[in-house]
Amino acid sequence: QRIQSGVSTKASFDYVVIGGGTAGLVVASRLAEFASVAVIEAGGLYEVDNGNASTVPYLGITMPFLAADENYTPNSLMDWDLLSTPQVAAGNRRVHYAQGKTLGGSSAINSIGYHRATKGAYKRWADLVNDQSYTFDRILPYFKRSCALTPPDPKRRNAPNATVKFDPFACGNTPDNPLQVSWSHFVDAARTWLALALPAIGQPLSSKGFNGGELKGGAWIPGTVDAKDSTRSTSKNSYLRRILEKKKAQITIYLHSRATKIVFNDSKRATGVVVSSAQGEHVISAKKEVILSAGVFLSPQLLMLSGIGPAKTLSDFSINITSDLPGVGQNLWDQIFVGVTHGISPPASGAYLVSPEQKAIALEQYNANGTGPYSTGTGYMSFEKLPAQYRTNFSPRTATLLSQFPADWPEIENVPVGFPGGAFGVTTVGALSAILQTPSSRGNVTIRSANIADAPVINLGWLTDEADGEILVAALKRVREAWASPALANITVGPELFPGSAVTSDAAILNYIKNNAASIWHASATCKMGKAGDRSAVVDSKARVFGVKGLRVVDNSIPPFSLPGHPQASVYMLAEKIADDILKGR
Ligand SMILES: Cc1cc2nc3c(=O)[nH]c(=O)nc-3n(C[C@H](O)[C@H](O)[C@H](O)COP(=O)(O)OP(=O)(O)OC[C@H]3O[C@@H](n4cnc5c(N)ncnc54)[C@H](O)[C@@H]3O)c2cc1C
Repeated sequence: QRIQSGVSTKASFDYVVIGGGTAGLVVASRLAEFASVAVIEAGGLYEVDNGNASTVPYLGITMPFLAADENYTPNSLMDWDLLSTPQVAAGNRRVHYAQGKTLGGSSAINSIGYHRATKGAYKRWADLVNDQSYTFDRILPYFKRSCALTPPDPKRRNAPNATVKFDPFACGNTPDNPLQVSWSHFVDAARTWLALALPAIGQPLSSKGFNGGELKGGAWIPGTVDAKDSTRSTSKNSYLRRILEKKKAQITIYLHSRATKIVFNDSKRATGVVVSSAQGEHVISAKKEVILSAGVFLSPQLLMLSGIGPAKTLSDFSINITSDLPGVGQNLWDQIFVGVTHGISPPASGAYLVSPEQKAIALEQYNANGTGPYSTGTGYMSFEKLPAQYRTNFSPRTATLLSQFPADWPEIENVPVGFPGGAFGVTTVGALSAILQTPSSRGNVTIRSANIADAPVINLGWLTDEADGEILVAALKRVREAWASPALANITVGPELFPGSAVTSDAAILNYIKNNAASIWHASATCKMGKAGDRSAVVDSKARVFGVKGLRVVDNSIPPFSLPGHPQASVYMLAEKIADDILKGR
C-alpha cells in the first residue's frame, strides 16, 4: 500500500517530492531512510504502460514516440507530448521533445548512456555558483555513491572489435549503490566498423573511458543496465526498489497524481502541494520541505503557476507573486546534432530482428543469459575540439565564444550508429553524427495560461546564435572526412545518402542543418543555480529557491548550463548531493 493510484484525502509528510523521475526518486529514497516522504508522480508504472520497451535495451532505443517530428506517433501514457514553438532559425519546425511521464521519469525512456562531464566543466559550475563543493574531486563521492559498476563480461559481450577500456573504481560497488552500470552484451558489426573511422581521423581511443572527468577521444561507454539479465536500470527499479525493501522506510508514492500548485504560508514557506487526480483535488502537506523534481520544462512551469517567476509573466496571467525571479524558464541550453549517412555492408542489430524466426532466436538468447541483439544498448562515442583546418571560417565572435569554454570542454561529440537500410536499397544505413557541445543559442520556457493542463510554451532557440551554425557546418565537414577515411573504404556502398553529394557549399550545408538538426534530449538549465544576488539565477548552490523558504528544485533544470556529453550520471550525482545537504541540515 506504499504505492497508490491517486490521492483520496489530505495527508501530511516531512517531505513532499513533486515528480518521481530520475532525480526525484533519488532524493525521496535517501530522505525516506530518516523521515516520512510522499512522491507525487503524474504517470504510472512503465511495466504496465510501456510493455517491455522500458526494460529491454534494444526496444528502448526504437520506441516510435521518441521521434522529434511534429507528426510523431504518440504514447501519452509514457510521454508528456511536448511540442516546441516553430523554430525560426531551424526551418520553422515544431519539435516533439520526449520527456518521461512515468515512475522513473526520463530514466525509463532514455538511451541509457552513462558517463560524466569534464573536470573543467564542473570547476566552471563551482565558480559560477560560488561553491567549490561542485569541483570534480568533491562530487566524485556522490557519483560513486549512486552507482554499482559491473565490468564487461567478454564471454557474454562477444564483441572483440568493441574492446572496452574503463576505470573499475568509477562506482562505489557496495550494496548501498543502487544504479546498475555496465556494458551491452551485443554490439552490431555496423557500429564496430563505423567506430574505426574516428581514430582514423585523429580521435584515439581513451585509455580509461569517460567517468574520470575527461572527455577526449573515443570509448565504448557503459549504460544504465543490469549486467545480470541485461535489463534497464532506472531510478525506479534501483533506488525506489531498494528503499521499498526496507520495511521501516516511510515512503508513499502517489501515481497518476499531478501537482498543480505549491502552497506557501504568510512567511513564504512552502507548506504543501495541491494535487489533482481521479479522486479530486487534495493538499499534501510538507512539515519540512517541498522538493520540485518535475524536469527541465515542467519544473519552471509549476514554479510560475505557484507564483515564482518573472513578475510580468505572472501578472499577465493574474497569478499572485510569491517571488519575482526573472530567471525562471530562461537560459535553456540544448545540444543539437546532425548526421552524414551512407549505405554500408555490415549489418545493424535490427537486421537480426526482421523475421519471426530471427526474433525467436534472439528472444531465446536474451531470456537465457541477457545476450543477443535485444541486449543492444550503448555504443561508441568520441569527443574532440575541431582541428585547426576546420576553424579557418569561424568569425572572430565565434572564436571568442569558443575560447570562453574551459580548455577540456569538447566542441563536438561524434556517434556512429547503423539502421537496417531496406528503404534505401542498402543492407544498412550507417550514420556518423556530430553533436554540438558548445551551444550559444538559448531558449526559454514560459506559461500559456494559469492552468496546468495547458502545456508550457517551449522555445528551444535552436540555431538562433549564428555561432552554432558555423560550428556545425565545420563539424559536418569533419564527419565527411571520417567517411572518406580508408577505415570505411571497404564497407561503404554507393554515394552519400544525406545530406548528399550536391550539398557542398557552406550555405547549402547550413541550410541542411537548419532543416534537419535534431535534439539528443539534453535540454538543461531552465531554473539555473547561481550566486545570491544573481537575478538570473533561480536556486542557490543547495538548490534552495530564492525568495521563499522550504522549497528546492532538484532535477536537470538546475545545472547552470548543459554539461558536455550526456547528463544522466550528473543528474543522479546532483540528487545525491542535495539529498545529503538536506539530511545534514544544510
Ligand atoms: C529520449 C531520451 C534519451 C536520453 N538519453 C540519454 C542518455 O543516453 N544518457 C544520458 O545521460 N542522458 C540521456 N537523456 C537525458 C536524461 O535522461 C535526463 O536528463 C534525465 O533523466 C532528467 O532527469 P530529471 O529528474 O530532470 O527529469 P525526469 O526524469 O524527466 O523526471 C521528471 C518527473 O516529473 C514528473 N512530473 C512532471 N510534472 C509533474 C507534476 N506536475 N506532478 C507530478 N509529476 C510530474 C514526470 O512525469 C517525471 O516522472 C535522455 C533523455 C531522453 C528524454
